[in-house]
Amino acid sequence: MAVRKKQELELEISDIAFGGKGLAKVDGFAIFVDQAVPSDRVRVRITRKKKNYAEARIIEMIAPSPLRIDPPCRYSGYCGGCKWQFLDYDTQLHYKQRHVAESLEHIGLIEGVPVHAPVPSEKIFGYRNKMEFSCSDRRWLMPDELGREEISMGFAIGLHVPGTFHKVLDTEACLIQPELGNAILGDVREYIRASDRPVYGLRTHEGFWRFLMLRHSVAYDQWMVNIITSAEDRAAVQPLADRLTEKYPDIISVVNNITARKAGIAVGESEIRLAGAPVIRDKIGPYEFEISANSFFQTNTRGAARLYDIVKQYAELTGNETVFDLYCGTGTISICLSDAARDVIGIELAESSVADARKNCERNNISNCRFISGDIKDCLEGVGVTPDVMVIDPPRVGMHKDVVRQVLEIGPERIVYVSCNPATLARDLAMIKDAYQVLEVTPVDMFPHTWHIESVAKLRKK
Ligand SMILES: C[S@@+](CC[C@H](N)C(=O)[O-])C[C@H]1O[C@@H](n2cnc3c(N)ncnc32)[C@H](O)[C@@H]1O
Repeated sequence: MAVRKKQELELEISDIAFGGKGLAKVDGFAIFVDQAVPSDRVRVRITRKKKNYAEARIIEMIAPSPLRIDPPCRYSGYCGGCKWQFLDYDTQLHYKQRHVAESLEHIGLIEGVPVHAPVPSEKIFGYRNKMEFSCSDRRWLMPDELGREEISMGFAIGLHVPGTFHKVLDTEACLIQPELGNAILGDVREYIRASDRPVYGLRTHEGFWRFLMLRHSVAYDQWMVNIITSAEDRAAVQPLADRLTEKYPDIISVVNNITARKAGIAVGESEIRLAGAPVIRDKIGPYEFEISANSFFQTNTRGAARLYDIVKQYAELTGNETVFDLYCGTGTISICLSDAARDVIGIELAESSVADARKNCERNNISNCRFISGDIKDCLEGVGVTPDVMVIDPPRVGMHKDVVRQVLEIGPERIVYVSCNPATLARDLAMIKDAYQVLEVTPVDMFPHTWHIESVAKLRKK
């Protein structure tokens, strides 16, 4: 049967594909269905038709899968934050593990590698230490909000509808941040709505209030509030900072980032401190890290500790090794390995992260880590030291092929590859598998209710 765009079909979902979409086959032709799970019986409309596959969205749920649960969040299915809340957590982990294993087999053509059950997130709600809520002059209405006259369409502060830049829900509460974050969000909403300065229009690029970013320190249960505006106007933002710090003693930092850029990124070209400290501090294991509004820090603090424990275990350090930490960010892995290695050399592109890494070493009295700022493909060969172990934690796109070549030339005894993308993990391991045996892989779940999964692979030189 030929599948056409806009066609309506009744389907039985047989599997979950990469990206978290349900998969159904019609005479062998693949149809990816948004928000569907295996064993759902659904009526769908085809939204996109390509040569080898089509995409569809559900227009009627005929018989829901027994895998479905009632999601605790009212925005589930509409909010881009969590796409899998309607699957119970064990099922999410099952599909994440399978996805890593299948990527290795199908993309990397690497067979027989044990892929362990994922290390679960200690908390599956309230786990995110950083949230970004967008302001908008257009509110995206939930089905139960349609037609209610008391609801103003011209204001929203919240999370985006999946894959959109301009559709913002007026999110009352987000369950993946700690509870106090929702109280703060409520106060900020009330203040902005009553303010005489307009919210930012995501299409017009006019307006003042742009984003609210909240950061939480797990170790000290303290908060940073970062208000992002399109212009500097202290009189408009200071009363909000005063009100928040007076009401919530756990808010120890309020800053105002100012950005005139059109891009929807909550990073300012300048920053004003409105109340308290310019940073918050958090801990991973015994180490303390200073986090400013724009620093990179893993968003699931407890998950990061588990991830780094596995990195340390796979590195098999005895105290005599030189370790390279490639793509080291703010040096968190280097620092967590520092007590078990002779020395650690981190390489990172973002200069501000390297500066943070150096400060974090000082803060923790660590003297055996050093950091090089630059593009790894340009500076790896020039380090002039041969490492015993390389930890490689690249961004989603994986390693540049010049980096792969240099890693093979340097040839450390052991490699620990940390990845947030099973597809590029498999591709990169395939490029080094003639020289390195992949011994085992442990997925670590840092992002419950999403299909994202981190993995740590242990490799030994053949
Ligand atoms: C997944 S993060 C790793 C962060 C760190 N290992 C951690 O656990 O916090 C990837 C890092 O690679 C850096 N990066 C991206 N491309 C790079 C390149 N070509 N050379 C060096 N660093 C790069 C990014 O700035 C980012 O900090």
